[in-house]
Amino acid sequence: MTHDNTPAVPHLGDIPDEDLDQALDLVYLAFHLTPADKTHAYYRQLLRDGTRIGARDGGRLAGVAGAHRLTLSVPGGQLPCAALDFVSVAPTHRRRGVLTSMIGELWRRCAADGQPLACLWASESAIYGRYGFAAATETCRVEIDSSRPLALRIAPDRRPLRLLDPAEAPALLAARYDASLAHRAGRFTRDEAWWREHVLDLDGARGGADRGGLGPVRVVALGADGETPGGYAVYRTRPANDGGPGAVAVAELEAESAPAAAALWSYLAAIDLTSTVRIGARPADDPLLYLAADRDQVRVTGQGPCMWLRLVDVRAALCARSWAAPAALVLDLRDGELPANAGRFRLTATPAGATWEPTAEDPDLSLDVRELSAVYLGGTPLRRFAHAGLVTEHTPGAVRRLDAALETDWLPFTADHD
Ligand SMILES: CC(=O)SCCNC(=O)CCNC(=O)[C@H](O)C(C)(C)COP(=O)(O)OP(=O)(O)OC[C@H]1O[C@@H](n2cnc3c(N)ncnc32)[C@H](O)[C@@H]1OP(=O)(O)O
Repeated sequence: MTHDNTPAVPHLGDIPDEDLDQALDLVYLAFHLTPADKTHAYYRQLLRDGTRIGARDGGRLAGVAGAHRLTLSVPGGQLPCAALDFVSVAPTHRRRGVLTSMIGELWRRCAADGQPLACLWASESAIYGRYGFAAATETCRVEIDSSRPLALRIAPDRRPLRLLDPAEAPALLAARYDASLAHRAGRFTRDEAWWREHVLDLDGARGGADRGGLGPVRVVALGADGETPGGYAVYRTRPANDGGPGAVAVAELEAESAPAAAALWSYLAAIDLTSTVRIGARPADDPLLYLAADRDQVRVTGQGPCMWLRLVDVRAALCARSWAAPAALVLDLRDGELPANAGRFRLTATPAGATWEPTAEDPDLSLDVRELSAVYLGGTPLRRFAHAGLVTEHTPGAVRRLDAALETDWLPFTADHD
């Protein structure tokens, strides 16, 4: 440990309403932010509505952590999840264990609130692994060269496309988004406020219209008025200027089928006076990448970790997900943070469900909760960690059997990040 001689700040507690502005001042200090009034109001509401943890030194806040109370799709179901956010420690108090003590408090709150999972988006990848978090979903940045017609290998859905009033979009799009939760793990359920503020940024509190010279949010849906859209896209456009060509920036696209997706991508790539379509976050198995007749026209311009996940209550998490194949294995699990998770357990998984019981039997596999968190949603297979020397296979074939049980048809993915 490289902490100062000064003792750690031990006074952990709630952040009452009257200290929300002080807490956010600390967040702005730590993140070097100067938000507009409406953005401050948006953050204030987000912090107020979730779990709020403060670390005090002599009455003043020296550390802040918030956690949104969300519901995350997992393979075959949904689970409550604490989405950690606003994590900030005063520059005068850094590296004294303030974050570590706030994370300890988060585990207590998760247990009290019945949240078997915690997740976050990491500002720096080096921070959260020590607490058992691991990157559980990957995201790709994709760019379509739309200076020429988008060439696709399948025929698009021929139903009509219509532009929606963004204010009415949440009610019309929710059913299509909700349907995606059943096959894509790693997605959050959304209420009306989340749609309005977080996805559509209707009040501009997240800086939507001002970001990179982009115009107002647009929503296009596939299918006739009165029917659940076969798909939709949320996007903004930017006119050509000295800085570059006209562009379409896609925030989200959901489709019920490959032809529905093809219709929406073709629409976005054909918007006049633009010659590029940029998509900030797509899953690595996005059908678009396979639909393109010319992969030079649809390029992955970046790829990296997206959501970090932590199994807080391993038993509850494992027993809530579905399993693609039967597996009966003894796992020796390390968890330096949450001892209730640690030890030898027999995992008995079948497509009908799973049990996780303590055992004295010899283990088939030894691993850390960090690796179990990484593979839980069906993203990275466990064998990658075994190849890296992070999982020990005592029984030949045990990694392959667990991978077969964890597998999902679709990679986990979420676009709900800042
Ligand atoms: C989900 C989110 O909100 S992500 C946002 C995280 N916040 C930020 O990036 C804002 C700016 N940074 C900060 O506020 C602080 O530096 C924090 C929150 C990252 C760390 O808070 P601290 O109280 O200094 O962390 P703490 O002292 O508990 O450190 C615990 C361990 O993490 C390590 N650590 C902390 N920050 C970092 C970092 N940025 N990179 C690498 N290691 C780090 C420490 O060295 C320490 O390791 P050790 O136990 O082996 O000595």
